[in-house]
Amino acid sequence: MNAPLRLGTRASALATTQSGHVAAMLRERTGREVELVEVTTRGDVDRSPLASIGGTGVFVSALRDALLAGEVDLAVHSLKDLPTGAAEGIALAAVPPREDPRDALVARDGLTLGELPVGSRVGTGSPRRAAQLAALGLGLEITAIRGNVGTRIGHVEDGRLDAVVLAQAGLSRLGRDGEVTEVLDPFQMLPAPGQGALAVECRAGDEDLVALLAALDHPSTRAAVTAERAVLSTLEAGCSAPVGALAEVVEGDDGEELWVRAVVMSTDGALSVRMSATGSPGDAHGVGSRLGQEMLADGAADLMEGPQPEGSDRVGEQHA
Ligand SMILES: NCc1[nH]cc(CCC(=O)O)c1CC(=O)O
Repeated sequence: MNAPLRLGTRASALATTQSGHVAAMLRERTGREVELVEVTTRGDVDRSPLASIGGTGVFVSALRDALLAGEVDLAVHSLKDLPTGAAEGIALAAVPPREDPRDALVARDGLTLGELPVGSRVGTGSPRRAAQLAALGLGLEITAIRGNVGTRIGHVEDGRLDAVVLAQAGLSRLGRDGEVTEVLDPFQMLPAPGQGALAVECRAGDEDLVALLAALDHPSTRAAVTAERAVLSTLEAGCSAPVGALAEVVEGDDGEELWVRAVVMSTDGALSVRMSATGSPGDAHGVGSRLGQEMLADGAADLMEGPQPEGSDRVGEQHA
């Protein structure tokens, strides 16, 4: 009889929901018992801007420390929170099927973006979302916010904000997608690389577990997020502006094709470089990094990060 697998998770409602979902999949596909172990991270306790305590990486590194210390056997993260660099001794053992990767608007009175009057106050902590909202030219007043999903929706409920922008995936995992007033089309709002996907990590040396967790992997989701993260790491190496990227496996003339769209923007949304590429899902990393290189050559390298809204920090969804 095998001992139950210990699954490390952040304690937030979103994290425990995501982890519970992975635990259920694991029980179903492998017959193994799984127990959740809550790991408190500095990002959950400390309300100061995430930049000052190390970015979204603080959520991830506490779970990785617990893995390396042998306190847990596997850990579940929101994939978009994973830093792009490799982690010593850690394997990305599975990328389960992705939820809806798009961003969603939760606005007062059922309003859509286009219906929000000029001057409406829209909350987001993400430079990527702020820049893309500004680029729409709707005259919205974009306000920096932090906090969990419930807190952020609460700002609309209590009338302090007219709307907030959140990941659709988080809202549907929490059963709050009924509050979404518009799911934003990626033509207007490209999501963060990895948004809507989960990452299942374990110790790289734990070969039996690496093999077992492969049962949870979804190859086209893995290809998509691999391409998106390759765009991000290429752009991060060449500029500091916010990045959106979305890859999808689509049916092409010669079978499956990977279609990648990406944007990099000045923080005020005034300047952007937007490009797309297609390639083979088996070459996801190559497709994404070549796209990133092309974007750098096409001006992304000249996009400077402007002044940041109070309480926000750089790169992806550090605070979203
Ligand atoms: N930055 C926090 C974070 N990390 C993952 C999600 C949502 C779920 C996901 O994207 O998989 C969120 C909240 C949000 O952006 O609204």
